[in-house]
Amino acid sequence: VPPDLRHIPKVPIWPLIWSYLSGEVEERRIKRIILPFARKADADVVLVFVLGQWMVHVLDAKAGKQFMEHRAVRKQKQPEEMLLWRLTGRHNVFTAEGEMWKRHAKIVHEALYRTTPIEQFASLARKTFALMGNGGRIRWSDYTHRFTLDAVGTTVMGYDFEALDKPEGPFVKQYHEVMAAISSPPYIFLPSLERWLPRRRVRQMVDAFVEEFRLLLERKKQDPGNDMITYMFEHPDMTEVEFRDNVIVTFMGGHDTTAGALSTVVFFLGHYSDVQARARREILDVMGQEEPRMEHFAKMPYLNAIIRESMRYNNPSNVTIPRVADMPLQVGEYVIPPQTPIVLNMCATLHNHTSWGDADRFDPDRFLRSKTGDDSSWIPFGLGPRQCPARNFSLYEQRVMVSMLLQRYRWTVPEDTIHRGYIRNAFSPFALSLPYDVEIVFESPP
Ligand code: HEM
Repeated sequence: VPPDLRHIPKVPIWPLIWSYLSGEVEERRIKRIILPFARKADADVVLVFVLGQWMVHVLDAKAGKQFMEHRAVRKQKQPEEMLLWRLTGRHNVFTAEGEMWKRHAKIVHEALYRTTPIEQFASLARKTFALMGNGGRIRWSDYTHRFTLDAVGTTVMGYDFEALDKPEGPFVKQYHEVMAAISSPPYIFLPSLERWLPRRRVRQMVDAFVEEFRLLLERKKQDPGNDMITYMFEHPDMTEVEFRDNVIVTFMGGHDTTAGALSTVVFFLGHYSDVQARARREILDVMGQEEPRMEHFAKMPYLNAIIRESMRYNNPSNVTIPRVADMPLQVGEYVIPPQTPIVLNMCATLHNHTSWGDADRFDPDRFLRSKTGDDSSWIPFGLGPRQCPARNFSLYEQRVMVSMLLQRYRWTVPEDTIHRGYIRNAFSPFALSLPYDVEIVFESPP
C-alpha cells in the first residue's frame, strides 16, 4: 500500500484476489468481504485492491456526497484500449468533463425529461403480456431484457428493434454479439491485451454497429418523432459525432440496468406473496382496470416503496466509475491524497447497517415509516451532478410494468428456482447486478 494511503483501513488482499480469480460477482464480494470487514473496523471508507491498484471505496452516502459533489472531482480516465469506448465514443454525457459535460448534460437531460412516455411503456407491457398469454412457467429475466430494449429503442431512438416480437432479429442479434465480444473478461481485466493481441474482427463488428447508429440518426432527420433523438436535433450546435455518441451511451445505459431491476422486483413480489397481495390491493384501488397514468403513481406509496426496496436490495449498479482529484480531499474522517481513485460503493451503502438497520431483510415498509432518514442513503442512481439522468425514466418504466402485471397476473417463484436463499446475479465485467434465469410461474386471476 502506498505510504500516503496507509492511514485508511485496508480490506485483506488475499480473499479479494481469490474472489476475483474464482469469478465471484461484485455484489457477493462486497457483501461477503468488504462489508463485514468495514463493520468490524467501524469504517465507512476502506481501501480495496482492484485491477492491480488500491482504490478508496466509500460505503456511506454522507461521505459519498463529500467527494461526488466536490468541484475538483472528475471521472478517472479509463484505459484507451477498451473496446467499450470504441463503441460509446468519447463525445458524450458519460465521458465528457467540465464545460463540455455541462453542454452534453443540458441537452440529454432536457431530451430525457421530454421523453418519459407512460403510454409507450404501457403499450410495450401489453405486448409483453400478449406473448405471456395465460402465463405458466416463464423465464421472466428474458422478457425484461426484451421489454427494456424495445422501451429504450422506441423512446430514445424512435426506432422499434422488435426485441419482444423477434428476439433473434438482426439488430438485437448484432447488439448481443458486440456486447459479448467487448465484455470478454481477459480484455476487461487486462485492457492492454488489445494492443498485444488485437481483435480485428471484433473491432470491425463494433464499427459496423456504430455505423448502424449513424444511419439511424440520418434517417431520423427525415422522419422526426416523439423521441430523444428528435429533441436533441433541436440543438444545431451539436456535431453529428456528439449526437451519435450520446445516443449510443443512452441506449446502453438504459437497457440492462432497468431489465435487472425489473427481474429483481418481480422475483421479490413472487417470493413474498403478502407483499404482492398488498400491492395488488393498492393498485386496484387507485387504477382499477385503467391504463396507468402519471397521476396514479403519486397515490401508490406502497408500489413505490417496493420498487425502492428492491433497488436497495439488489441494485443493478454496484459501484460508480472511479473518481480522482488533483488536490487532497476530505472524505469522512480521512484525507485522500490527490490522484487516488475513489468509488462510491452503492451496493455497500445500500446495505450499510448503520443507515438501514436490518439491511438484509426485504422490507418495503422501511420507506413508509416516517423520519428514519433512510432516503438520503437510498442512492441506487449515484450521487451529485453525475447521478443517473434517467432515474425517473427508469422508475416510471418499472412502475408501469409492475402495476400492469399486478392488474393481470398472480405469480410465484417455483420451488426449484436457482435463486433460493438469495438472488443470484450473472457475472458482469461492468460490475452490474443482473439476475439470470429468473423463472416465475404466472397465472391469470380468474
Ligand atoms: C435501474 C436503472 C438504472 C440504474 C440503477 C442506473 C444507475 C446509474 C448510475 C449509478 C449512474 C452514475 C454512474 C457514475 O457516477 O459513475 C448512471 C449514469 C448514467 N445513466 Fe443510469 N441507471 C439506470 C437507468 C438508466 C437509463 C434508463 C438510462 C437512459 C435511458 C441511463 C443513462 C445514464 C447515463 C447517460 C449516465 C451518465 C450520466 C453522466 O455521467 O453525467 N441510465 N446511471
